[in-house]
Amino acid sequence: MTRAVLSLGSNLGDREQHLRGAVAALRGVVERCSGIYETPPWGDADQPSYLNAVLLVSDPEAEPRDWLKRAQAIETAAERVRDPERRFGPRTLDVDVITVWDAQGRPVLSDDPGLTLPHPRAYLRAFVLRPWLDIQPDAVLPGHGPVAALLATPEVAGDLAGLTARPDLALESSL
Ligand SMILES: Nc1ncnc2c1ncn2[C@@H]1O[C@H](COP(=O)(O)OP(=O)(O)OP(=O)(O)O)[C@@H](O)[C@H]1O
Ligand SMILES: Nc1nc2c(c(=O)[nH]1)N=C(CO)CN2
Repeated sequence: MTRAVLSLGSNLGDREQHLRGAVAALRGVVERCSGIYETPPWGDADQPSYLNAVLLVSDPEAEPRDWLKRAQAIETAAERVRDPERRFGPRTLDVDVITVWDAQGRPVLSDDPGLTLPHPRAYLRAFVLRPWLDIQPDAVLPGHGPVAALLATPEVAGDLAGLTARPDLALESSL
């Protein structure tokens, strides 16, 4: 039994449909969906803005690595193409595993480059942290502290101001 926080992002093609497709693919294991946010590109400025959201998922059968396998299968289904020249470049769909808890509710920690937990850049990303607060107002990013406090750090607070909630879009109806 594991629970996980997954982040979704899309900035190519039908962005909303890509996020909806991810939620539909995870039907049966999604506990909560955040709102959808319009977010400026992070890490590589020369690309369109993203739609981002976060999901809380749980599965009695899933091992931590199963969440990465599911995430990658969902990206592949969205015909994501990797550009080796642009690490943080545009994409139809990105599904990242932000954190995982074991059956006892303890965070799973890993420094394996194939699956690093928690996600090594999550603490810097307003586009992950802000939607996460929607679904877990007391969220804590293991090793980094409360998500609400991370959003107030200088590195993140500037980016937070650039996020726009998109209440006209919602993911629950994809479940
Ligand atoms: N927590 C994690 N979530 C997703 N991928 C991870 C994680 N930890 C390690 N990885 C590895 O990172 C590799 C690159 O993933 P990906 O192409 O999705 O990166 P990216 O989306 O471009 O960058 P970022 O991970 O910073 O969002 C994957 O092959 C995967 O094995
Ligand atoms: N706003 C935003 N920027 C990004 C995103 C994302 O999902 N949202 N994903 C990236 C992949 O590493 C790089 N930059």
